[in-house]
Amino acid sequence: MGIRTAAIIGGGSFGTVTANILADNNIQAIQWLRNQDIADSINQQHVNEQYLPGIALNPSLKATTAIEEAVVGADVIFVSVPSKSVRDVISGFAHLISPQQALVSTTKGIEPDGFLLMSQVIREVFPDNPVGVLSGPNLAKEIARKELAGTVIASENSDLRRDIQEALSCDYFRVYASNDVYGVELGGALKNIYAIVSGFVAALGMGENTKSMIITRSLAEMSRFADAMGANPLTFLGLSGVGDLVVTCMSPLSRNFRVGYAIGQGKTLDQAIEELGEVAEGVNTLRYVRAKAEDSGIYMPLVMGAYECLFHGADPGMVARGLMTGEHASDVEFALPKHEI
Ligand SMILES: NC(=O)c1ccc[n+]([C@@H]2O[C@H](COP(=O)([O-])OP(=O)(O)OC[C@H]3O[C@@H](n4cnc5c(N)ncnc54)[C@H](O)[C@@H]3O)[C@@H](O)[C@H]2O)c1
Ligand SMILES: O=P(O)(O)OC[C@H](O)CO
Repeated sequence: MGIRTAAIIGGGSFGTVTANILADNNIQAIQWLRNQDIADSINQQHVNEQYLPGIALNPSLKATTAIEEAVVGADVIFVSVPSKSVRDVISGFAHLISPQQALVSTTKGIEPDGFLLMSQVIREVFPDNPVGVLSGPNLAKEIARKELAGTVIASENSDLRRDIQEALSCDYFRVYASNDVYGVELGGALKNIYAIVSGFVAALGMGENTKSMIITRSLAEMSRFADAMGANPLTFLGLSGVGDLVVTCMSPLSRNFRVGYAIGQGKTLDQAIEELGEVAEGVNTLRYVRAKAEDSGIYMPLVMGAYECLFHGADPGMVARGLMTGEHASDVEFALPKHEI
């Protein structure tokens, strides 16, 4: 049937960029946000100066602070608020939604109670609706400049996968599909932790070999965690895994990288978060993954080291150095038969 109308929940950088692509693709897109001044400036000046300064938005994109104006009758609702607000925000409009309306999360985080990913939270609130996840190497500020990027739509619903591919694909944005919702979403949440570690390494002026080792061992650690959680670590070889890990670990545009960089420079976590002024999901994700790894006995030296630096003031240099003395692990352990490693 295709998507003709879309609501985008959240007025931040990724919500705005998603809404703008939809508007560019002639979909009637309405963005819901809380701040009336930002809504007015999207409607009148066609800019979101707080989150995407200097970017001209499509004039057909509308913004509203009235949730019913956005969600009632929308073919698809993109959820793009920070993970700690997702359940409250979606529960607030659940009474306005009918079962054929689809919901797609772009939020890369974890709800601590039950260790739920965002599509699982959405599924609890909307048990009868089509649900999907959009995740990939998607720095909003680059996409806003229409630099080429790819992403993944993951859903068990093949109609929704196809509809989202059609709705978001354009000459600067390519949408691949997956039916491994959990694997795609878990990769997007976990990589934020390792972007923080990569920020330490960059701030400390460590070498290119060190950076490469950190990224590759991050993938090994993420895969070990995925395996223990019953997920398929092979999904991490795609854009939502390796792709997003690499961009977030290498780019100063990444907020998680910037938090790590600030801590590597000797700032406190509070200072780093205050300077950022935007969400860095990896901070809370680190808390929850570290607790899960401890409870489940999963070997995650980078997570444990990063946790000590963020929350107990340990030396950020020791996270990379810790790899040199840690328990010996295999290189690509999830792909090898267990008896060989
Ligand atoms: N920015 C990116 O490059 C990017 C790319 C892909 C995915 N994401 C993910 O998208 C999610 C949102 O990120 P973002 O970059 O848009 O964040 P952001 O910090 O730019 O903006 C978050 C927005 O959510 C709003 N918000 C927060 N709590 C709210 C609440 N309770 N009710 C209503 N609005 C609320 C804020 O006011 C703000 O407008 C995150 O999980 C992030 O990991 C971001
Ligand atoms: O700015 P970050 O660190 O939240 O990363 C943004 C996106 O997740 C990159 O794909």
